[in-house]
Amino acid sequence: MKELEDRIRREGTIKPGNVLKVDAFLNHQCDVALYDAMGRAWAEHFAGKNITKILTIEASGIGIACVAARHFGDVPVIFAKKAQSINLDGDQYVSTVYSFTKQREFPVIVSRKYLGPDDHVLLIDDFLANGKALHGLIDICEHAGATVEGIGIAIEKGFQGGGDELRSLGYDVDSLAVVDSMDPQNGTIEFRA
Ligand SMILES: O=P(O)(O)OC[C@H]1O[C@H](OP(=O)(O)OP(=O)(O)O)[C@H](O)[C@@H]1O
Ligand SMILES: O=c1[nH]c(=O)c2nc[nH]c2[nH]1
Repeated sequence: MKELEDRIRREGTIKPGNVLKVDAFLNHQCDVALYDAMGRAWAEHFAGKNITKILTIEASGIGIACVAARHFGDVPVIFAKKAQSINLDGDQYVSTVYSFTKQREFPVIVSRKYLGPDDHVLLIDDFLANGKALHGLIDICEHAGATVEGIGIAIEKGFQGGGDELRSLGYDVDSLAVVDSMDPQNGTIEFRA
């Protein structure tokens, strides 16, 4: 998606440790018009699929998934929680993910009442790097007996391999910008054609 690639080129910065900082528009300050264009792009890609729920993971996926839902008939958006809370009750699906930016493991929790075997799920997230977050969400869907219809990602860092691994497992991964390489020395970013 050219608009997203242009924003990354203009406003993204490269940090040590393979971190692309895009918090000016994607995952701290939020450009809602850009989110809307991203939702439209995923709706075109996944047209014809009967999506009943969108599933994401806190924190950065939430806003993006909610705006995307407007393009999928306002289906409910569930976000997996990364901590137990007195606000979580009843039976839960639980998995574990290693957080890329926080560099530690978190539980991933979804209440059983919001996901079940009749659901056809679109997974949405802001970043795909090593694929840990998505494997946690896929695990939750497997526990629930739900069908993963596809995966919509804003920025995939292709050189970290998580996206291609998921594609090789048969998942339909639609990443709107795939970074093939980024050089922290001179600030250059190459996108997959
Ligand atoms: O493919 P992966 O290697 O799993 O990396 C991608 C994940 O990393 C980030 O989550 P993180 O927990 O780092 O931050 P967040 O709380 O801002 O969502 C991002 O939001 C994705 O969920
Ligand atoms: O802001 C972010 N930049 C990244 O490079 C990244 N990788 C996973 N999650 C990420 N979040």
